[in-house]
Amino acid sequence: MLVEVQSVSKSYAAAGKGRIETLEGVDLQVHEREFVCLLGPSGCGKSTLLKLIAGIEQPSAGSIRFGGSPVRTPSPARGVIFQDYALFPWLTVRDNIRFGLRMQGGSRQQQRAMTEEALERFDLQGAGELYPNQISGGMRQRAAIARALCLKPALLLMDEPFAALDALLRLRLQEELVRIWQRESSTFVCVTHDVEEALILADRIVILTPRPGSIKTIVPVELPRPRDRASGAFVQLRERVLACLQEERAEAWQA
Ligand SMILES: Nc1ncnc2c1ncn2[C@@H]1O[C@H](COP(=O)(O)OP(=O)(O)OP(=O)(O)O)[C@@H](O)[C@H]1O
Repeated sequence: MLVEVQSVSKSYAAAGKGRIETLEGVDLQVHEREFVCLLGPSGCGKSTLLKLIAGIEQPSAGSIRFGGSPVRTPSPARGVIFQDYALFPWLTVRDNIRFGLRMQGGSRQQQRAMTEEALERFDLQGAGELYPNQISGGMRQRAAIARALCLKPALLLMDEPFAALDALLRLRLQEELVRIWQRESSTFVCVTHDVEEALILADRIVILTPRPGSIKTIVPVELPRPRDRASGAFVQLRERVLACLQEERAEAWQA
């Protein structure tokens, strides 16, 4: 087991309102080489759960283990990509990738070779000397993924990585992300609020309830990859996941 989230709750202090319960009693296990998507209504605590697994935040109750050890701080073994690309705007694409490698140590020659390899592997050869604002959104996101993955993290955590992209590019990058995950034999956990995106990407979709978020259900997606959005099985599963989310919304409105 790579990640074990046990009875995790998280609350935040809210000005004048005591505390906001964000997550309550979350139990989740992520297996090595799995692709898991966290899906749920806005504000249910998806990003919070991701930050807890990353070690950026600490749970108010419960525990999180990674590779058997408690998670207390961020670690290069757990890469994180947020939706705003996580690239330094003042560095070129090549220097952005090299920055992470420099933090990790190793000889200059090694760093240079790994940077060039990452540029090639992620189809960014022509973009090495360009700054993030000089390349397209899709390339920026590929560069962010390249930067995170060249550190060889055992786990890659992504928070709505394609939210800022147009619909067509989003579809292309979803498929590319699946190929990257297959090629890198890594473990990916991705937050999304897009049901189709979760169905294209995930081995399992973890559906959270509205705040305070807890796990409503986990839907295994046992469809062959690359997935066909028009297939009967895909459409059926999409209906099932949507129905589950709508049920949640109806309950939240009645409450
Ligand atoms: N650092 C913080 N301090 C106070 N409250 C916070 C903090 N981080 C998150 N929250 C609150 O916790 C709740 C859950 O936030 P979170 O961003 O985890 O949800 P989410 O499911 O990712 O939402 P979305 O889909 O809209 O991005 C929200 O009500 C948010 O205001």
